[in-house]
Amino acid sequence: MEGGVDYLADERKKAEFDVQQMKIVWAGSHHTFEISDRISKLVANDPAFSKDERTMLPRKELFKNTLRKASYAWKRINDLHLSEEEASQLRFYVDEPAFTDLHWGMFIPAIKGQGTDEQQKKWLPLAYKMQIIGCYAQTELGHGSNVQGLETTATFDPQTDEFVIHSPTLTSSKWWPGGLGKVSTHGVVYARLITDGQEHGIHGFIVQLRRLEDHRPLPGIIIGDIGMKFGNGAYNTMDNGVLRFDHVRIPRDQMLMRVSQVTRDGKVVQSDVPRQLVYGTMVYVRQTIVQDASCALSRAVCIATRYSAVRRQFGSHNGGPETQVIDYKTQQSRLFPLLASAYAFRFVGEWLKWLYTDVTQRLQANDFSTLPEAHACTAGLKSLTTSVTADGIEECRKLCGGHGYLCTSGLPELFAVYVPACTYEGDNIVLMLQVARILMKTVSQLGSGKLPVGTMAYMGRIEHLLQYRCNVQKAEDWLNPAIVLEAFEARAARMSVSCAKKLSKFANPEEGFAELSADLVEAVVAHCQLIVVSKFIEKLQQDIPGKGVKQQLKVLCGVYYLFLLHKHQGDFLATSCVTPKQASLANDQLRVLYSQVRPNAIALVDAFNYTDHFLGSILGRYDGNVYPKLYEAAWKDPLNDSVVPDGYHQYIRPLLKQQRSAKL
Ligand SMILES: CC/C=C\C/C=C\C/C=C\C/C=C\C/C=C\C/C=C\C=C\C(=O)SCCNC(=O)CCNC(=O)[C@H](O)C(C)(C)COP(=O)(O)OP(=O)(O)OC[C@H]1O[C@@H](n2cnc3c(N)ncnc32)[C@H](O)[C@@H]1OP(=O)(O)O
Ligand SMILES: Cc1cc2nc3c(=O)[nH]c(=O)nc-3n(C[C@H](O)[C@H](O)[C@H](O)COP(=O)(O)OP(=O)(O)OC[C@H]3O[C@@H](n4cnc5c(N)ncnc54)[C@H](O)[C@@H]3O)c2cc1C
Repeated sequence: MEGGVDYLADERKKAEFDVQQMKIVWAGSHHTFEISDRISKLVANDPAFSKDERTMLPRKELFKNTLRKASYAWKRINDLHLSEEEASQLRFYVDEPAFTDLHWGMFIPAIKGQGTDEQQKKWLPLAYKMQIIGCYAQTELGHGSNVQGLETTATFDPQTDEFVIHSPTLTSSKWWPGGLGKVSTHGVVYARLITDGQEHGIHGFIVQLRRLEDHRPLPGIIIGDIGMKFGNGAYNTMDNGVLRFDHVRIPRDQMLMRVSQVTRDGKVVQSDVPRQLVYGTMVYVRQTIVQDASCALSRAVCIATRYSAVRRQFGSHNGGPETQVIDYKTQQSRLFPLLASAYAFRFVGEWLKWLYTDVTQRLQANDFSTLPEAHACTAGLKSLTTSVTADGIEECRKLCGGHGYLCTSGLPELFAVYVPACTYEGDNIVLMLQVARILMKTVSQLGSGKLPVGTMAYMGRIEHLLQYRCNVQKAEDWLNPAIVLEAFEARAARMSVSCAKKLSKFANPEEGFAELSADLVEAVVAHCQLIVVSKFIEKLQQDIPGKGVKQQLKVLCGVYYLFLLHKHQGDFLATSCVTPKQASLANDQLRVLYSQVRPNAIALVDAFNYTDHFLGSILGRYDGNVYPKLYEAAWKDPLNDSVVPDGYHQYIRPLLKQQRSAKL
């Protein structure tokens, strides 16, 4: 803090809860708090990880700088003997998308999830030591969402006991894989398996792409970067790549063979593992993306909240200070639901991590029963949380007025880095439609004796939910979690049943599904919001120590669900889950909750425990010393290196001269 002055000190004094305890709730445990606190400071205090000028660097310099940081991070990880958890925290706080994200986040998980024990034994030690660097090469120029439509082929040659990997068309070029463009030595490449002239669906293959000696592409491989992406700096630190194969040969044992095996004589043997496990890496990453959503959203909210307390506009009385913009009800009604959503996504992410760990343990014991639930939850929640977060970051930019548009606010880069999360790992609409299929299947099986399980279990009470009438009579009734849960369950169930009824009128169900897809997506949103609300409420049933901490979380939970109720009141009214009077009472209660958040707002964002380095925002500085730092930063812009700009003599002077002579 400059000169030790904390411009937000008065705000911090207003807090009605134990911030230190809230930091632990946010981190998930004492253990994770300790690690994230220590590692974030380690990164922040190391000048080698400085983020200055990232948005101004030309692509080549930017990329080289990322390579430098990634290699230095790896050195620190080894020198300090960091655990896997600490190393992943270090990469997170370095906060620069890099090839290492795909190496650790997709290449290694793909081998772990789809490789046999033998394959894991061979490849994982090399990958763990970064003696090879890998990417996840699935998407092609012509096909991304439709994985079954991929065109790359892997044809078994029984003569040589090899697969021949080939890109038969331009559209079969691999296109997008991160880390592929300039760095990866290997990739898990997804291709159509062909043996003896027969097609056997999409499978993953470990393919070496570059020579380990000099990094040149192996024969038959064309490889490069796909070009600049949205925003300055941002995701351009990543070498998303293009890759073509011209009959590239790999040994048979480089097909990932946990799901199916190809024998020496070219027979395809299915193991008892479901074929959907080929999609397992995506399930894993979607789960991590839900956790990341709370990080990205909380970061934007932290910046907007601190700045809203610093910024003053209008309302000065007798020459006194103007009103802090955070005190405007409109500002609160835009900001506080995002603050509440950040907490909500944190808790649903925590739960999803648990679900995924549980599914993984079951898969290891050959119990595949919970795989559809894992697919539905990761697909639906990935879509919901990334869409809200991307929109939320943009809303935070607007909440910061003009200064939010400056790169030094940190918000433009955060938005540019974050927004592809709505597309990668499955386009959000495509994933919602996957959940819609599962919802419709669940509804169609009601009454068959097969009880819905997991997050669909509420559908088992369909008779009750179809008859449900909300009995809220006064605004405070909306603070009762049981009432809220039933209202959200009834809305989701009724929207699904309504879609199912409409679907049943179509002779061809696929035609019906396509025709009703927009309605189906709305039903899925209602279902996913119910999951988030219910996991927030479950969190509050736990023992949460610390003065006032649980109370603050109750307030945030109320803000989260009442805001949703208000925003989607059309759904609640159309399905007769609430009356117009009850919807209006919900909004009254929401306003009361906003005023309870207000004194705690700064402390609630302090609880994220973000360093100024990680936030990368002058508007979000911990000390609130915004104006002098904005002023200082402006002078660092290269345009201000000279008082008279380059180009003056060439372009400005002749222009001015011409104007003068025209006047004369
Ligand atoms: C300044 C800096 C600032 C800030 C930084 C801040 C934040 C950063 C934030 C976040 C970063 C975090 C992470 C980054 C991570 C990654 C980004 C980088 C990489 C991205 C990589 C990729 O995108 S990889 C490619 C991903 N591709 C996809 O997701 C494709 C989507 N398509 C599909 O999944 C499938 O094709 C489909 C599911 C849509 C359809 O498949 P199909 O086979 O046709 O299936 P169906 O016939 O419909 O269904 C068959 C049955 O299978 C079931 N199913 C489908 N999928 C799955 C599955 N995954 N698991 C289990 N089961 C599945 C389906 O339900 C059907 O079941 P039935 O019972 O009905 O038969
Ligand atoms: C930053 C970034 C990083 C990436 N990293 C990787 C990587 O490391 N490895 C990798 O393999 N891939 C990667 N990808 C690719 C990514 O996974 C795909 O772009 C993504 O799966 C979406 O597929 P698509 O591009 O084919 O979109 P499309 O499917 O072409 O989507 C275009 C539009 O069509 C709509 N649409 C498509 N199908 C349907 C349907 N059935 N019903 C209704 N609407 C539909 C979509 O909603 C969307 O509006 C990355 C992408 C990005 C942007």
